[in-house]
Amino acid sequence: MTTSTLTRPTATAVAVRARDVVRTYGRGDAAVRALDGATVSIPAGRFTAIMGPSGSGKSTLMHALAGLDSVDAGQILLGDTDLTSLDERARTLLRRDRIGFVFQSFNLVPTLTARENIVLPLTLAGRRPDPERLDRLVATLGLADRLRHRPGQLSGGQQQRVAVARALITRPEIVFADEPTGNLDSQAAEALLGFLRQAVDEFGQTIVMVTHDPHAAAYADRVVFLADGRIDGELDAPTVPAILSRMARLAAPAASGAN
Ligand SMILES: Nc1ncnc2c1ncn2[C@@H]1O[C@H](COP(=O)(O)OP(=O)(O)OP(=O)(O)O)[C@@H](O)[C@H]1O
Repeated sequence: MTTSTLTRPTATAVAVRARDVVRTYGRGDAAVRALDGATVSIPAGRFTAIMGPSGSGKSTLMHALAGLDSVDAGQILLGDTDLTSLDERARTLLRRDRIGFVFQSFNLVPTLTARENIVLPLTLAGRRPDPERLDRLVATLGLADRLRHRPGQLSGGQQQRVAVARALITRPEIVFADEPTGNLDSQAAEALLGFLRQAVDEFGQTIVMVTHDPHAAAYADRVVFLADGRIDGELDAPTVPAILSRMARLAAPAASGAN
């Protein structure tokens, strides 16, 4: 037994699942079926990447799984909670209490210091940070000497690490990251992906990341591929060559024979 208070969920536990989810944008001739019967299970305590061609529905799926958007049909289950049965206000509370987010554009509050940004989700919920958790996150992310700085005084990589600390501070059931390395140079991107990996391995965090980048996806335990609004396969223990080969097949389905 370790002294850690964090227990790793069993491999079979599911953090969130989508069942036959349909999401259509627009109406009539202009209607786009962004999700067309998407069914997927995201395991708890693992790092899952979502990939697929542009327009395949990755962002729409992530927004649906995170309760950021409603769906037209199907079910989204976060643990035992059916998000599709909740109204907007209940979904907002659920996001605040149970979900963390990291966006490509960092989304930090420019007038607050790094520390204030990190603890903001707790402040908004009227809670105080657990000092041990805060110290550990700040040390792990290399932000100890940047806590009094405002976002404008930080590099892109540092800003995104603040955003990761903010996403993790509440011990959310699941963290959704939408192209988190999209605005970072390759060195800062590698560092950030290393921290996400560490959050899964050391904190038992569940992370779902949408990305276009096979190198980023290779940090995940599993890649889920989307094509035309449906799940088109999964890859465990992904490597860059294996991801590239799957993506090439998704991009040119008519040219590839079966298998
Ligand atoms: N608000 C919207 N109104 C109309 N159509 C939309 C809207 N959002 C997305 N779509 C359409 O739904 C489909 C799926 O979009 P989505 O953004 O989920 O794809 P994606 O895989 O994340 O794409 P990308 O990799 O280019 O970001 C696309 O055809 C897109 O044009």
